[in-house]
Amino acid sequence: MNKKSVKDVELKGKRVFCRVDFNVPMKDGQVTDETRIRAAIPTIEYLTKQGAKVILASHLGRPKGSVVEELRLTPVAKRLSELLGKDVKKADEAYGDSVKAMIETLGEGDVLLLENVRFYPGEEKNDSELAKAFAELADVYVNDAFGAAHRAHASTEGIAHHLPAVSGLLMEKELDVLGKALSNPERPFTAIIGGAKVKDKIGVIENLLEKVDNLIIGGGLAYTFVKAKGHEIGKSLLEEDKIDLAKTFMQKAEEKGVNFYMPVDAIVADDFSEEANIKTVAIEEIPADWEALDIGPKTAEIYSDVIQNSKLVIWNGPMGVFELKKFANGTRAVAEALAEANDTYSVIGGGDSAAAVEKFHLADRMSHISTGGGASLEFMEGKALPGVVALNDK
Ligand SMILES: Nc1ncnc2c1ncn2[C@@H]1O[C@H](COP(=O)(O)OP(=O)(O)O)[C@@H](O)[C@H]1O
Ligand SMILES: O=C(OP(=O)(O)O)[C@H](O)COP(=O)(O)O
Ligand SMILES: [Mg+2]
Repeated sequence: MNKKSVKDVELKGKRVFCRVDFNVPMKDGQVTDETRIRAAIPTIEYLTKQGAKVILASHLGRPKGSVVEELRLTPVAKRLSELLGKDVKKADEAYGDSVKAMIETLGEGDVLLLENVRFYPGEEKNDSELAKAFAELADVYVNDAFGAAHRAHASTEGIAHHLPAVSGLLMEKELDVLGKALSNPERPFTAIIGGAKVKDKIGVIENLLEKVDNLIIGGGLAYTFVKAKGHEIGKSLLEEDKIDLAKTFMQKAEEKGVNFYMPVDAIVADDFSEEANIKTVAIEEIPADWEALDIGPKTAEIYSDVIQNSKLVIWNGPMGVFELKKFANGTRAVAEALAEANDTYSVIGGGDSAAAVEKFHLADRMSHISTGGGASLEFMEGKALPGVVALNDK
């Protein structure tokens, strides 16, 4: 990588603003998957061992610029403290005088976690005043938040223009591993895209069609395509204004000779809950008042076959609402197919996809688990990641 890293700067006694991606799955105030916290530890420990005063910043969820009590980072600070085996201080804000006062008390090797940076409207707008307010807290900026590197926000991009700005060890490793897998991809090369961030992720398909041999669509993303085919999708997830785009992509896949797979059956539910009534239906037969919350067994079998016959698979986004037992089978089947495909290089990306693979105890059977979902997709498309571009060149 042509960007400076933590290894290229003097850190002793320095206040270091380190952006991490602690956007972890939570339930009832508890962290339910700590993959992203563990992934940031090498950088945090490197900084503390060098004698830096470590100021960590992250977003959690999408509070849209105001304080949402359930999205405070307090439970994350607690878990991080246990994993690091040392006290982690927690601020209730992300900048300003109260935070500066806390930073004054930090000794070399101490760690402070700031409050959710998305509690401030300036964060996602990449507001330069907020970026300066973050920069005032520190002497050096480190970006280790690969999972948020596709966002040009105040704490991922703006701040880098006001301080010496370098990458963390996770950021460096992610770019290196993904770069190697994609530079000369082994074929057949398959991308699997699912999950719930339809608006964010549907756009990547255009560029992916130039690169992959097989494109598999699942999860909440699938139903905009099912709708584009002219079928009823009931209450399933839909991005109304992306239907035409979905049609274009299906046409383009055909022109390019890319095999395009979408669900042939689905598990539908009359409620988004574990208590829901469910049934398996053909994809053309989703009942009007029901919601498709997982791919069906026939789809899972087809997808597993494609995986078995691929040499490189990049997977981002669960096939269904795997957090609920009734809707976990599709995601589990895909994860198992990847685990069993010994000749296949498998890259799983995304906070929730990584959590799913961890939940099924299959994480160590994957070639690489990336902390970035949207970020790894944009990287794979060949897009520059703003959080990386803003760092200092070597
Ligand atoms: N059919 C579906 N309907 C609604 N939500 C879904 C569906 N399939 C998957 N999901 C949800 O998608 C979420 C993850 O989406 P996303 O954040 O895009 O993935 P990742 O974090 O892996 O990048 C999960 O919480 C899961 O419950
Ligand atoms: O969880 C994340 O992405 P992912 O769901 O694609 O893995 C990142 O933290 C980015 O979050 P955002 O999509 O709300 O900007
Ligand atoms: Mg996610």
